[in-house]
Amino acid sequence: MAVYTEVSDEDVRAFVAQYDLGDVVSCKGIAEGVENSNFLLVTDKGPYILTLYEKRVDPADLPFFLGLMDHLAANGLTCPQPVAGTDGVALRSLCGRPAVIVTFLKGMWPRRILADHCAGLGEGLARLHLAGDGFTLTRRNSLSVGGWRPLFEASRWRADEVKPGLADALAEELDYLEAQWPQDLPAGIIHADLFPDNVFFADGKLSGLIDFYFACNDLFAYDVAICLNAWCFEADGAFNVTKARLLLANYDRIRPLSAAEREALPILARGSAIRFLLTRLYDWLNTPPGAMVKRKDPLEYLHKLRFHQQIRHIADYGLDRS
Ligand SMILES: Nc1ncnc2c1ncn2[C@@H]1O[C@H](COP(=O)(O)OP(=O)(O)O)[C@@H](O)[C@H]1O
Ligand SMILES: N[C@@H](CCOP(=O)(O)O)C(=O)O
Repeated sequence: MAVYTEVSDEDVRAFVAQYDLGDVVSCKGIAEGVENSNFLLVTDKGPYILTLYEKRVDPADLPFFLGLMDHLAANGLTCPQPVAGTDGVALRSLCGRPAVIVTFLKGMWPRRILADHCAGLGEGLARLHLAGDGFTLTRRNSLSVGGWRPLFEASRWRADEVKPGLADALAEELDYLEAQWPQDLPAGIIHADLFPDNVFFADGKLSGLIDFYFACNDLFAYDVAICLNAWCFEADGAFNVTKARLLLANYDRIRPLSAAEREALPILARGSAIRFLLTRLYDWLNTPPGAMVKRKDPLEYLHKLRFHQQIRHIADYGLDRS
């Protein structure tokens, strides 16, 4: 459930009156999501998404996120677009929170991931990377290698409550990643959280991408590694090399991966695994009992980390060296 801030009917009506959207027909909280409060807002002009940004989003980053969605849409990517009020302003305030209305995307995210979804994802991710070219604002990735140590330290003393030995295993992995992390790979705008719940499909084809609130400037191949982890493991923990091959081949068809990017994939996948392991671990240990958010299992990502630690050849991801 992700509605952290309740909004009254009167507040919604007064808010929507600042736009050229007609009257409010309905406004319902959306149960999915983790970070922000989202509402399906229907007005005389159709459906929209009303988002109130919660505590993990830094208001200073909002011009980057909103500008990026405009930039990507202008460059051919289907993604939500911020709607401006009659005064030309998109970013406003509602119930004490920064708030925007964005356009509604058709489609559904896949509850059961098929190999074809991974093919569509690979192409969509590459198109996103190309569409980000020329965006003038920048945002550092606070959840890349430099951000993992402080995140780890915040949970270290309680990590073994989740699994005995976890703190030592994470400390060892961090030492390795900090020493070996690649620096000189192609970089640009990445999504950084392109999990299945952020990718919409309609009639079997990718129809749009949402949730750009972790987007930043970082290595393109790191975004590929995040998708490998999020899309190519089965519920029983098995790595599905067919899905990986389709993801990588369809990415490569649109934006060819260099030999250096291919070689770096195992370490990037390890980094991606520790990144999601650490945020999940923090949430696991710090979400108050009874909070209306479904906690995600950190150990799912320990399993993925272990898998990538064993990779010796990129062919194990279904990919050639060049
Ligand atoms: N532009 C949109 N069009 C259609 N549905 C959306 C849109 N944005 C969000 N949603 C719905 O809201 C849910 C949560 O949105 P998301 O951005 O992932 O939230 P959070 O940032 O809190 O994780 C999505 O799974 C989707 O169902
Ligand atoms: N994808 C992250 C959590 C962030 O959730 P989202 O709803 O904002 O995509 C994870 O799985 O840990």
